[in-house]
Amino acid sequence: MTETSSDDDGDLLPIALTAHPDPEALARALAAHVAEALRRRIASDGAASLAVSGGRTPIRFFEALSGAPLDWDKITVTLVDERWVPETSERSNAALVRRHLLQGPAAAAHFVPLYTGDATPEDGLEDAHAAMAMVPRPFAAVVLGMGDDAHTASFFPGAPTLYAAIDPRTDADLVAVHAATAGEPRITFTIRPLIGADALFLHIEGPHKRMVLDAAREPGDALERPIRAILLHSPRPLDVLWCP
Ligand SMILES: O=C(O)[C@H](O)[C@@H](O)[C@H](O)[C@H](O)COP(=O)(O)O
Repeated sequence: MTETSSDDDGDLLPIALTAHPDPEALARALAAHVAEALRRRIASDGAASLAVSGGRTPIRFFEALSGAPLDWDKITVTLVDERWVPETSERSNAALVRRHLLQGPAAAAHFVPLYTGDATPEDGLEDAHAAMAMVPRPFAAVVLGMGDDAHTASFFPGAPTLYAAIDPRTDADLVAVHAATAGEPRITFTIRPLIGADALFLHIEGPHKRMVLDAAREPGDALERPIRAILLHSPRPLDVLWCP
């Protein structure tokens, strides 16, 4: 059972929210939507790309998607953002994707990581941009997560590069991020390539994240609640998949 709502009343930024009974049903529904977006792009272009987030929430979704009957050898997977750590670190989003998504049928997908092995994300930017030039664009699907501080991707409040990251006029596809709350330096896609995806999803669980999202929909500063930048600039109301 899902409940769907889309409200654009008052000053609240609109979203298209689908509520699911539990994390497992949520993950399955998201996997079905993403698979559909990938199929559509493969049908028109012969290839498709998917950018996913790290963190804890996506694991069930990765496992649901990995078994989907797709032409995985025509699919390129990359990350929305990455912590600047090698894949041997348990903080590595690339390692998470390899462990939970690139398994079974999905093992045939191409994976293009953001981490380059350079000492800093600034040092790695040029090579990371070159690697991303191999990824078909626009993305067929982008799946975002959100933190309790309303960050999404690595758009962290207080990061000196946040303004550039959330400004759709920024030319660069990627920026380096340093923020006290981020744990380690990071690299992130900037907003324009993310909102340019054929299908853009926000995957969140629990009442607290729902409250954080609703607060970001109220008039306010996107530098303080960065998910607001996605809500503001997305060409369609953001597709939010949520469970209590
Ligand atoms: O690498 C990362 O940390 C992310 O891509 C980040 O934006 C994540 O999506 C949120 O922090 C939510 O993380 P959780 O799912 O762990 O709550």
